[in-house]
Amino acid sequence: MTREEVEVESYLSTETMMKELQTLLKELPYVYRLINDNNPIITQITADSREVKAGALFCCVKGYTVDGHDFAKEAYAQGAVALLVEREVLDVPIVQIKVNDVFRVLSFLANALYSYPTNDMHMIGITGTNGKTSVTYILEEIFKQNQARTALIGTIQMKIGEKSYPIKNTTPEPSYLFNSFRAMKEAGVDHCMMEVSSHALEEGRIRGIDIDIAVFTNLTQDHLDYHPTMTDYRLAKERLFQQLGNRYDPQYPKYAIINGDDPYADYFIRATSQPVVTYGLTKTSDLYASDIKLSATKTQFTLAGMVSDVTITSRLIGRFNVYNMLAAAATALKSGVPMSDIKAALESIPGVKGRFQSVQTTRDYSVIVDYAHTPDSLKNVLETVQTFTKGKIYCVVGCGGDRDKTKRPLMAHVGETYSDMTILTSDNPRTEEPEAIIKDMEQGLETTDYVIEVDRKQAIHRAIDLAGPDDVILIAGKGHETYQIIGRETYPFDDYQVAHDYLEQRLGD
Ligand SMILES: CC(=O)N[C@H]1[C@@H](OP(=O)(O)OP(=O)(O)OC[C@H]2O[C@@H](n3ccc(=O)[nH]c3=O)[C@H](O)[C@@H]2O)O[C@H](CO)[C@@H](O)[C@@H]1O[C@H](C)C(=O)N[C@@H](C)C(=O)N[C@H](CCC(=O)O)C(=O)O
Ligand SMILES: Nc1ncnc2c1ncn2[C@@H]1O[C@H](COP(=O)(O)OP(=O)(O)OP(=O)(O)O)[C@@H](O)[C@H]1O
Ligand SMILES: N[C@H](CCC[C@H](N)C(=O)O)C(=O)O
Ligand SMILES: [Mg+2]
Repeated sequence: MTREEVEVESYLSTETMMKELQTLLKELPYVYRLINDNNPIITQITADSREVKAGALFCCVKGYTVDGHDFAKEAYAQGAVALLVEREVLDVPIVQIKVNDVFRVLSFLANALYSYPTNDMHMIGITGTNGKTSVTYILEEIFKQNQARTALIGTIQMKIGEKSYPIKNTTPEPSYLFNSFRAMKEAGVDHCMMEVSSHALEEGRIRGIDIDIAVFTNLTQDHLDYHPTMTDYRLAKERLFQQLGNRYDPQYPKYAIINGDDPYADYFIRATSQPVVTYGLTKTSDLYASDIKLSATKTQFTLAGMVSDVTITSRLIGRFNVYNMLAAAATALKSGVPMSDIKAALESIPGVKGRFQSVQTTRDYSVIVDYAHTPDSLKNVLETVQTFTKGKIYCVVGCGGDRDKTKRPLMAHVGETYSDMTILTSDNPRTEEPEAIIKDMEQGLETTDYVIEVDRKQAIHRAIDLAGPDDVILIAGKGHETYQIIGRETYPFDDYQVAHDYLEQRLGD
């Protein structure tokens, strides 16, 4: 089952929340009108009729594809005792709370039902085009080193302590989110790191979360299928920094941690009223890295600025990972973690699944699986590969269907510019024709010296066949994913496994 198709079977918290509707409404700072006035006990808040249990307040959300109001009857049949609506639903004889914006009120009520679970947790929200998942994992390692009880939410999974739960979106919708925060509190979690996608910010999925530290990694092109322009994309991301609020609390200050080297840094600095800490590769940033030494197996640099100089040797590869480590280190420092714990964690973290992950092989060339699925991340990763490759670089790359079309030629162009041979293939074509996606990619190519292999497995095999001593193969775009979506079907597929199995088979030859 895929991340996109995953059924999050039941909500994580099993504690029965019980609040009278009137109690919840008393806290609601929005204008509403009651239809079929009544005061049932609410035990669940959900916007998905398929999740409804007895005692639910079902929130009717107008989505991009369907209108939740059309599922109100189904929710009632399953035991919903109240509805949150934007228009009256006829023939459903339960109390209906009519408001102007269901989504906004839904996150407020979910927060109230679960007794504001994030107010006394250290909440870190990370946004940016690339690096969010990586930074959450680095932070998890640091806080664990500091004996904290951690949870993380993001692209790969929801993790509470050592337990892993499947996740549908990088940043889930509010009823699931607040229930999960409740589950975290039940598990004694005190530090939660969450990726905050621009979609989530645009759709208000994180409203009501008491974010303590907001982190900005970088902003480059992606998701222009969803956000009309780069400005809209940036403005969505800026909302995380506005959510830090205006009140300065000297005892528990909130912070914005910002990549000072990013061309958009000033926008994010101006978006917040809270103290800002910048990080980067020059002395102009509050925390900076110098003396960077990159290799295929380790990265070394000196952390300086707001701390006394300390040398870090990490297994996270590439200059972009220096940025990720800086973001995590600045966040941890402002969370009160001593430098000794930060150093220990940066030096012990083995890597993040599907991010610059080396396929274990005894061959004299190497295969790297990486989640680069934007022009900038592909460029960064290929530049990193260039720094240590003695032979040729083979880049296996495709682009996702039903996603930003304008990044396709750019990614192909990056492939041809920074590698010796680009093998264009399929990523998750979804409902688009795989060949048509590849045609879009070809528009960005200047030479004719490339290979097309629509079948991703064959493309990986082809790259391995072509590679010789000292060469490096980069398989980009799908990283940790264990599936491929073709049409509306999902098939098992794992870049790492495909490469590994073929290498094993060849070794056996
Ligand atoms: C474009 C987008 O953001 N879509 C999200 C949106 O879907 P939608 O508006 O189409 O929802 P819909 O299907 O019309 O349903 C409307 C309402 O009816 C309800 N419903 C629907 C069917 C039913 O039988 N019963 C029922 O009650 C739904 O639960 C929903 O509340 O609301 C859904 C429920 O919250 C999300 O799962 C869905 O994410 C889809 C799966 C998606 O692909 N989103 C991607 C683009 C996304 O959000 N990606 C970012 C990461 C991007 C990145 O940085 O890489 C992410 O945070 O994951
Ligand atoms: N700081 C960075 N700057 C540029 N590229 C990066 C950075 N960190 C990671 N990358 C590249 O981006 C890819 C995705 O990294 P990661 O999963 O951490 O990002 P993300 O922001 O969580 O992505 P998504 O939006 O898909 O959730 C990596 O595989 C790597 O190629
Ligand atoms: N969160 C991103 C992931 C893209 C990963 C890539 N493999 C693809 O399917 O396009 C998205 O949904 O746009
Ligand atoms: Mg991510």
